[in-house]
Amino acid sequence: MKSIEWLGNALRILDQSKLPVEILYRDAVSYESVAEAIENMEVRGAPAIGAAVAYGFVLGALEYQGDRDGLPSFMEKVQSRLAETRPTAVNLFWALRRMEDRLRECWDMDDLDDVRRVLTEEANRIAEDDRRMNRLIGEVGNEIVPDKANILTHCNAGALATVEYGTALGVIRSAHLAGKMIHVYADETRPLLQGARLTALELLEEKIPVTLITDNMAGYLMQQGKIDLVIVGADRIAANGDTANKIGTYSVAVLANAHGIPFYVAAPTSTIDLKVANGQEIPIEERPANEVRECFGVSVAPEEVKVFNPAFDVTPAKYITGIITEKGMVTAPYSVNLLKLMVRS
Ligand SMILES: CSC[C@H]1O[C@H](OP(=O)(O)O)[C@H](O)[C@@H]1O
Repeated sequence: MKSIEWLGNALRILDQSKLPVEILYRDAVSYESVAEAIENMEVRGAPAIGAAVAYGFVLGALEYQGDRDGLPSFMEKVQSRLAETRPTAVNLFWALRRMEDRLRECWDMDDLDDVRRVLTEEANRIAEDDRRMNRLIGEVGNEIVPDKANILTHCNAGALATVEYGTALGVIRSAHLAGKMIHVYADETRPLLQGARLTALELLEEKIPVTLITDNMAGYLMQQGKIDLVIVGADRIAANGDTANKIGTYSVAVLANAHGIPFYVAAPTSTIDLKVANGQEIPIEERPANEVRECFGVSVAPEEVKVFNPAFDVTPAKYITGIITEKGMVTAPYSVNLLKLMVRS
């Protein structure tokens, strides 16, 4: 299953908010439609969001009907709309910056179609870079996965969260393909159940042994000695290694640390944000209350109850054993080693 697919003049989106009950694709032909798909989490996952906004930017340029001089101000409107969709995943802003840089380099191009071609090529490169990075993350991460390992993962950092293959699930795929007899415990990941709905689906589809658990079972499994390592994805990694990821990741990290279990983050370098010194500076998205009060439209709480619904939390670097990237694995001291990694070609 692909999260998104570029059709040349539209972005085909697999509506993940309907999975696994319904496999529903829709073809977005406007930047507004892509923006809404991100806000509604039809497309979600940091790298997938990055690629989606890149193609949303291209759709904006395709929609533009004015003369060449008016394009820059129109594209500023497109950029602002896409940038306001979700605040935490840095890949969104990393991709937008690449598209804006490309647009600026087209300043001397008179033909709008030439500009559109250049922007499309850049969006395709962003998507291809993600495919390449995820495979490399899988290779690097496979080195730390023992044969017969029981791996806990949280949320969905799989093919559905990226353009292809996944990050945390990319490591799991690579270990499985290397013939290791691994087994995965997938946290269901309340409130939107990305683990139950998406991770379980991906792993079952590839016959990777998986057991679904509720989030509050992770500690018990660790206490019973059933977890050998934890691998999760990331939405933004600060310069000191503090990592924002799906809500509940911090709790898993603290529990893993308490039980002496290695805790790994798998992410492309497009998720590392050296401009953010530490986790306190990472914006945490708060989402609608009904995502907690309801489950697939069924009320699970009184409609008048007050709700707090942060979509992410931050795991301090001290709980992270290693950060697995396409350029290699980074360990503490992260402030030094992340900087070295980012300047490495
Ligand atoms: C490979 S990054 C996946 C990352 O994104 C998820 O968040 P969301 O489903 O809200 O987009 C979650 O934090 C995953 O770890």
